[in-house]
Amino acid sequence: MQAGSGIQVQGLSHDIGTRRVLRGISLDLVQSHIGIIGRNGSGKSTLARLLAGLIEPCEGRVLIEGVDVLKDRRAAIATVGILFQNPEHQIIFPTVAEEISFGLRQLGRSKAEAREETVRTLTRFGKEQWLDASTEALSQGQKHLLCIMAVLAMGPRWLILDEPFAGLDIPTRIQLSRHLDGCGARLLHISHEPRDLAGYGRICWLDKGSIRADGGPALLAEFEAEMIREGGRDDLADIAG
Ligand SMILES: Nc1ncnc2c1ncn2[C@@H]1O[C@H](COP(=O)(O)OP(=O)(O)OP(=O)(O)O)[C@@H](O)[C@H]1O
Repeated sequence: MQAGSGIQVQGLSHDIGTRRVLRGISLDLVQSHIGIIGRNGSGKSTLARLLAGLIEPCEGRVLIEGVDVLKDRRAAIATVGILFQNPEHQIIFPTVAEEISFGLRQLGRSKAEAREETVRTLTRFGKEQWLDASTEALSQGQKHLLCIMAVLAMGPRWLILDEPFAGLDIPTRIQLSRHLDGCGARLLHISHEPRDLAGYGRICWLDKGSIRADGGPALLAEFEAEMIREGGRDDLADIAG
């Protein structure tokens, strides 16, 4: 692994209002499939946004392939893509072509180049008939696929996945996983669901804003056992933090 490759998280802390939601996170991530697991409210989505450079941390920084994701936005959008849990939060344009072209234009492609790359991307996924389709008319699973295509069209080396399969049925989940596994980007997948991270080589367990454990796939069973123990209690205080 060459210097400056992978994801370096250096002393990351973040407050929302007066509350510290992430504290002192440092990670050196170089595997091709990295899972961040944690229960509701542990800070996963906040971490995903910080990793993608969408919000500024109160302390620390994130480097991806040597790019400071906050300071060098142009390089960051060429290096890392993010997929959110809810495609409605990602899709902003009325047609599929506009949605996919937008990111390419942000990378500096001309209108014609962006259109060509959009067609190429749709063809790669067997969806060339979607070019001028209305984004509103797509089903939930189709909207997820559109978000995946829009992000992958930009050729990122890393993809950050913030629970992208929540609420999807099993066939859709399997189909989308296949697209992601074969996309060529390294995956950092954030989830509360151990089965989403099956086969991932590195697992980091986020608990109340800190890394509680960091290791291999065996951590998933440990996490699940702990979640079942916590579910056996009647106290829901942890849900609200
Ligand atoms: N806009 C906000 N205002 C106030 N508190 C917030 C806000 N966004 C997040 N929080 C709090 O920050 C903490 C971390 O939230 P975050 O969404 O990052 O957790 P999460 O692990 O992704 O949760 P979930 O699995 O439920 O989506 C939670 O306690 C949450 O209540």
